[in-house]
Amino acid sequence: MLFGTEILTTAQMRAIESDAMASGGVSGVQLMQRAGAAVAGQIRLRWPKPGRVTVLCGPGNNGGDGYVIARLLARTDWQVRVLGMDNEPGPDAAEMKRCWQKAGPILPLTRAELRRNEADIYVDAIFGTGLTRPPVGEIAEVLDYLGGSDGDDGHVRQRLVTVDCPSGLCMDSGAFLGKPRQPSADDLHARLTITFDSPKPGHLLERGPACCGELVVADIGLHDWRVRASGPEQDHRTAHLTAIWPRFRVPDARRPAAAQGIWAEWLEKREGSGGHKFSHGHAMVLAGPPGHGGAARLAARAALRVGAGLVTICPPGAAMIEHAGPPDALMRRAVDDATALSDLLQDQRIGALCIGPGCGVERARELLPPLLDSGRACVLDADALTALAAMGWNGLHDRCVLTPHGGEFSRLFPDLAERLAARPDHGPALSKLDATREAARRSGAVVLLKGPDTVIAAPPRRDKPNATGHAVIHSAFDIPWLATAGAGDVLAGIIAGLLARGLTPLTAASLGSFLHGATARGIGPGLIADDLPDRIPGAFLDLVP
Ligand SMILES: NC(=O)C1=CN([C@@H]2O[C@H](COP(=O)(O)OP(=O)(O)OC[C@H]3O[C@@H](n4cnc5c(N)ncnc54)[C@H](OP(=O)(O)O)[C@@H]3O)[C@@H](O)[C@H]2O)[C@H](O)CC1
Ligand SMILES: [K+]
Repeated sequence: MLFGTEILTTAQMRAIESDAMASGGVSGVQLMQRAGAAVAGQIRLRWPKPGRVTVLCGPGNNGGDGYVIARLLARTDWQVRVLGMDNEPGPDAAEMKRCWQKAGPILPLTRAELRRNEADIYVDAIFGTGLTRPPVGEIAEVLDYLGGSDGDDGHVRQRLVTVDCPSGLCMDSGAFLGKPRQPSADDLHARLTITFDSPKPGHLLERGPACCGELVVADIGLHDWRVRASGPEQDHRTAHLTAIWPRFRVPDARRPAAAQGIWAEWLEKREGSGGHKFSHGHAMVLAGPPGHGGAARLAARAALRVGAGLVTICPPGAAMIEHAGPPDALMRRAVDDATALSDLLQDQRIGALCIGPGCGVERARELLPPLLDSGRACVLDADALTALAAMGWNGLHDRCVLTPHGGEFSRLFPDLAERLAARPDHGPALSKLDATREAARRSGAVVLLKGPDTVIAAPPRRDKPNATGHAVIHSAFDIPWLATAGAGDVLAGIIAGLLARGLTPLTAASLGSFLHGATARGIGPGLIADDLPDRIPGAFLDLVP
């Protein structure tokens, strides 16, 4: 499965870079020149009239990129000031530093020097993938100034271009090293970030999306080595990570494939399964006691809309009356207790279940054992997750999809949640991606941890228990209006519907998350959860290549 854009951890990026250089096909200096040229090109594209630029160069190769940028901008009539460090960087950056010194001086990288002359653009080339610890001393002061904590009302932010990432941001987690995980007024916010080859998890997680500004992914010619690194013999090194994020610019060749991949996967199931409604799957949504039916109905309606052939809502008999209204396509069947559910599940045509939305914790606790025993594909959401936290992992399997929000995740995996909330003091910091993957490994189920940076992780394959499972990040950072009551119930229903259609749990959860977001994008602010299911067909149509 690959839809969306591949993302690489910093370790994978470094490995691919070393492979490329070891092959003799490209040198470190060439890569640095291409990286610097990509950034200079983006600056000239956005600011066609040359002005004043201050380039801040750190101690390593990120700084090396900065010296290339300075040289290229100076050649095109920009007034360039370079602030750098008095150190001897690695050979590639050292060469680029020497090249710059033929064109201009290097002033000390201090806040006093930075403030001395105002610029139209500031280029942050201080730290990139090599950040290992929180910035301190003079560099921390420079970064604080760029972040706007100097009482300058954030004026620098609109003019800040960052190379690879805002310095101080851990590119594997999206957390700022040494700072609390919560947003802070002095976080470094860029207008534009240019990264190389592929996005990294930190661009999509936690503070990354807000602080990177617009993200451009520049091609620096590593494609062949990236592809080779994802071959089967390299499984241990590439952890199969995909991003679904409509906002970043990836090299054009990789974009259409993303949309087509999603559509093709949906259509393949539809066409491959024949014309009968049962061949498009039967999903069941277990509803709760009287007065709590709305959440389950939202889920059921969404399951119908994603193309499940049949959907049955199953409240206890006492609550049946409140499910009498539309949609008429929905079937109703009372399920009073665990025995009734076991009996019903004798029908092998029921392909997937959704339990949790409005179900009630006690009822979920009663119904979970027969549901899990049946081995059916299922979505466990809301009350079912609370029930699960008390029951443990027994019975979970790799056809289960758990869809916790942050609070439910901390009830299920308190130690992971605690580590995730802690201030990171070294890089790479534990990321939401790491935590979700670990949760999938422990539970043996697919885990979808909701948020503006939703992470979906599959457990390791049975034949490779020590390998890392595939994971997907779906960025919904641009649709804050999706955080509304009932939206999670719709998502659970979408995933159940896709599971009933026969999609694998990871694909159903990833595609479900994408469709949910795409539908919300099409509605806009003011959205309520009731709007979502009926707008799903429009989101599907947008996927048609
Ligand atoms: N992706 C690519 O193919 C290319 C990337 N390029 C650019 O290179 C950087 C990564 O360069 P690297 O030299 O590995 O790392 P940095 O420049 O980010 O950091 C430099 C060194 O700084 C030290 N360090 C780490 N944290 C701190 C800190 N808090 N304070 C002071 N110093 C710190 C660390 O060295 P230590 O030995 O001291 O730990 C770093 O090594 C990448 O981001 C791209 O911009 C290439 O130019 C092109 C190809
Ligand atoms: K940087």
